[in-house]
Amino acid sequence: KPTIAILATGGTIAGAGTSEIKSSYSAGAVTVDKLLAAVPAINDIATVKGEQISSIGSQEMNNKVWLKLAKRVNELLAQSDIDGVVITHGTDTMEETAYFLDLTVKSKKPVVLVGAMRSGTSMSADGPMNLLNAVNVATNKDTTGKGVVVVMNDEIHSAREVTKVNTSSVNAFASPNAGKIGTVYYGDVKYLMQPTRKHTVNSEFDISKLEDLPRVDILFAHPEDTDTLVKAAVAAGAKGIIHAGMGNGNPFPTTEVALAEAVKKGIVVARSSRVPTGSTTLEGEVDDAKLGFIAVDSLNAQKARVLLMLGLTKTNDKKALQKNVLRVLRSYSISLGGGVENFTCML
Ligand SMILES: NC(=O)C[C@H](N)C(=O)O
Repeated sequence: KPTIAILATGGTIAGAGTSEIKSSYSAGAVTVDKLLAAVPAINDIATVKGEQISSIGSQEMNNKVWLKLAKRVNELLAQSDIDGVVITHGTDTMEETAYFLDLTVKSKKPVVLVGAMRSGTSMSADGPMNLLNAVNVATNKDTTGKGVVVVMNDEIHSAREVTKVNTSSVNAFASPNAGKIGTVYYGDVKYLMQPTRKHTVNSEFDISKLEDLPRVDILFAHPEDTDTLVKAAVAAGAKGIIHAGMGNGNPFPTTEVALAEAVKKGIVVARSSRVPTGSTTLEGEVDDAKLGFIAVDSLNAQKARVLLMLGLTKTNDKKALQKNVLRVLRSYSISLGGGVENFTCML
């Protein structure tokens, strides 16, 4: 039997409430041992070793837990007696943690994130089946080399593409630009597609010595937007700003001026979109070359933030920051293949 490390971080999958027919509960209330004890069928397919990393709702996710988790996953996967890792996680920020690990884990072994939309004390709780499915995905040889994956509601999604698309339904995850990469039905794993973007062993980010990550803020565009939040981000010491613009990443004119000012101060401004599908491309209606902005391809704003935070760890030289980060991010897209070579953008 393969050996799978189960790292628990909290979330609704570890949540408990007082009524099985009410929506209120506390996230992260149940320990990893109790989570595993609720699904004894797991022991038929794997030897599992549980570890508690944190006990938080994933809306509390932060740099400290991300770094602790990534370092521990790297440590475990370097051991010859560990075949894969399953991470139980809240669903609110699961996509960001999955992408962070996709860019920082240095192993081809399976890394699977799993959560639940109904707490363990709820009627028809989805956590136990999701967990059983996640362990099956982690023990499946076809998961090797696919990068970090998310298992929810009988579906397997790649970390770069997956996003939360529903606030309350058990069918809360989708990969709007690419589709799910596989299915897992009562533990039966079937892959449909292979992720092609850079991930895990091919990613060049090294977090092994990091204690924190650079600050990157997300600003959400709208008609009558002002320069206030851009100025607040600059004053708060943001090293990067992700602008979730209208349409193809368009800022309101006042905001565009403020963002261009921020670039002059050495802050990296990346244009994303508030639109849930499609890519934000360079040189649409915005003169990126003149204003010094970069564009994030098909990453949503929250994932672009993760990538820019990691991109900014590549240099400490404030003056060279913009130039170097642009170079780092450009080198990513150039080596991607798959028709995106000409973008000057992030992967
Ligand atoms: N379904 C969930 O897990 C939601 C919860 N707020 C969390 O992200 O931890």
